[in-house]
Amino acid sequence: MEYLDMVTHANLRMFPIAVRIERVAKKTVELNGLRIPKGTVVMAPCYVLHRDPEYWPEPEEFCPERFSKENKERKNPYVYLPFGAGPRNCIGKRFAITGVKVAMCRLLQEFSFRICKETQVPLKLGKQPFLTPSVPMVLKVVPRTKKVNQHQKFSFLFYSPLSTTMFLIFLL
Ligand code: HEM
Repeated sequence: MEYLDMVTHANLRMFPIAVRIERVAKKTVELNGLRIPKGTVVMAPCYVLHRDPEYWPEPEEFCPERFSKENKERKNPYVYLPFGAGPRNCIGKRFAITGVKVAMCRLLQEFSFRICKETQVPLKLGKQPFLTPSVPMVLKVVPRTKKVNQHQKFSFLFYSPLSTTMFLIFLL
């Protein structure tokens, strides 16, 4: 479960559903010489922060070890924001992570997932406000045991980690 947790976070680093989060300045402040007037919408670019080589060496590499217990403790919490930060962060964070892990365990017990000729490689991202693939992600699903032989291939018509989480939870 520890490694699955690391994989889930590595995935959310590379593909954060919310590519940015926003806040409204409650009062006028000055930060590093920059005056931010009251009422200004300030945006934190999660996607960009998650791929900043200053914080994530070789940012295009999918590397779960970045989220090992030791490495996680050394990280600046404000450069990894898949669930936002502060008092208005995602209320469903733990529920979502647990749901994804339970769903992955159940699916991987029964099936292997492989790329096939319909799989878009490399993956291209869409332009929607929430991060999505540009086309539905198609994978070949191979049963691990002979007794399960249906749905050899299906399309991931899910367009966001949130809808995927909810779908998988209902599926189980
Ligand atoms: C992988 C799945 C999910 C991701 C990546 C995600 C991500 C986020 C992000 C980035 C925010 C904005 C946080 C901020 O501005 O600091 C948010 C807010 C929120 N999320 Fe999620 N979320 C997920 C699943 C869920 C689930 C399953 C629920 C409910 C059961 C949920 C409920 C909420 C609510 C209510 C807010 C607004 C919180 C507030 O404004 O105080 N989320 N989520």
